[in-house]
Amino acid sequence: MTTRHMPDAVLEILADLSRELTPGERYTRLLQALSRVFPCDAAALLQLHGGTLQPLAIQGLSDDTMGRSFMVDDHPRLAKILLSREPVRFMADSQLPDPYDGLVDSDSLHVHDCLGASLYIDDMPWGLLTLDAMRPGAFDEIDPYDLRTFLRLAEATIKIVNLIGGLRARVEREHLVTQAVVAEQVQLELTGHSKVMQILRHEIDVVALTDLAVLITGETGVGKELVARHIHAGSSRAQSPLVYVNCAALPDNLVESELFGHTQGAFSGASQARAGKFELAHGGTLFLDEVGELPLATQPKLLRALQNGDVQRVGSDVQHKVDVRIIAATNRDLAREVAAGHFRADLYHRLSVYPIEVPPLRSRQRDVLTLAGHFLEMNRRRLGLRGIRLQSAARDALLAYDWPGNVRELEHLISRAALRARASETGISDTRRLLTITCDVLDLPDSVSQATITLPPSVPPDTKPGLTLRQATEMFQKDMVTNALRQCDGNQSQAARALGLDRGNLSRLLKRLGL
Ligand SMILES: Nc1ncnc2c1ncn2[C@@H]1O[C@H](COP(=O)(O)OP(=O)(O)OP(=O)(O)O)[C@@H](O)[C@H]1O
Repeated sequence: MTTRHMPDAVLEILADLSRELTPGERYTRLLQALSRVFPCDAAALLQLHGGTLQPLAIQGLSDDTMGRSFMVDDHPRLAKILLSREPVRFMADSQLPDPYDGLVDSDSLHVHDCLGASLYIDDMPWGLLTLDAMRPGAFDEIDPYDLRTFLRLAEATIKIVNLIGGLRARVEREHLVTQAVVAEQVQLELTGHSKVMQILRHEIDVVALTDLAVLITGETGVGKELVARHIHAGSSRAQSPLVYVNCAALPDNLVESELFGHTQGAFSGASQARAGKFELAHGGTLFLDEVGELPLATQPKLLRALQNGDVQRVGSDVQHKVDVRIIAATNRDLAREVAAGHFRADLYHRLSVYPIEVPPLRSRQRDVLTLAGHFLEMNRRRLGLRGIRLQSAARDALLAYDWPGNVRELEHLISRAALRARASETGISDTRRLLTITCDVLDLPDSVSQATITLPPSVPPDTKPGLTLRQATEMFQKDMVTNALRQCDGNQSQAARALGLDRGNLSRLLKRLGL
């Protein structure tokens, strides 16, 4: 009996199976080994998606091959390889057109020997491997046993990639669930006893039990996100992830891939395939915050996903079914946006099956002190204090204020006041401290400063000599934006309104100015 020797390249693939590599690295190393074991001028690994084959790794083919996809119906050679469980060879005189004609990096125009083999994972066709040579009869000497061995190794490599991908997705989903649970424990208290809050709680309870799409509207900082978290927590999906997307913070060119995912090589920078938020939210809830900022171009795709539950990764022809409940929020008047042609009417109706409006703080004055108490208690715990209370004049001041920034403004104001109060009392150990919040530490903006809050900076920018117009303009923009943000406590939605900009435009401007 003769003993066969494994080529080194095959041993390397076996070693790779237990190494930590990205899918792209695994596939490239597989092809490198392939072209060492079976000398060839070009090789490719293609994955089947519906009726299309997409290259995942290439050797000796022009780079743009990665961006192409090959419809099986248009390429009889590829169809023949796919249909056969045995390797298929195409000699120089084959009448079937070669899918790689013109793509092989070689001076010769035509491939003279071609070999292809289908790959099966769990008994299902997964894709294929191809080898091309310029020399006629180049593959005559290939030993069928070596080829079979290699193909089984290729299938094992693909299986490993799938298993790792599945595990990663599970870990990511579990992480999202954990985050959601932690967020619920820390922040899921919807404080307030006013009539409007009671009605809001009732609405949350009613809609949580259904799978209806909910559109939450209300001014900035009123608690829209908190309401969304309550709806999810009260629903049958509570044990699955609540996936958050801020539509205003997504750059226009990435919105689609963030929502729907992308395939490897779908665009420059897409070095690995990635699941979109829809897929991550499968079984759970997708919260589309600031949905009014979604670019018009992306709206039809979102509509299709909502209508059929079908999502398609960027760069792929395959549709995935997802089971996702949608909750959206906006501080815009979406009906008006529809009338102005900025938002699609059909999408608006899909999103607002059950509209919920969160009232501004000024219409639930009764809640101001309850909320202040809630935030004082949070700060007491965070700062490790024995107690913290409001002086009665400070209480009156809180009630008299108009709260343009709503609950978020109140929350930040109390946190700042607690810190100031602590700083003013030195020499007492933290555990014994009983702090009093006075009007002084509260430092509530008075009505005059409220009226001026949206004014642009009074000081003109420093127009240093030697600055170009562009540099001077940028300096001026930086000044205005920084001032607006400072005056709005860092709240971007409010600052955008003060500057007369869309929230999305402000996000982009901040990025451009490097702020
Ligand atoms: N009723 C409430 N009880 C306790 N905390 C609240 C309540 N409403 C809002 N908050 C708190 O106020 C802050 C702002 O709330 P949230 O982010 O939900 O507002 P939003 O309306 O989604 O804001 P934006 O319009 O900027 O997206 C959060 O820290 C939230 O926990």
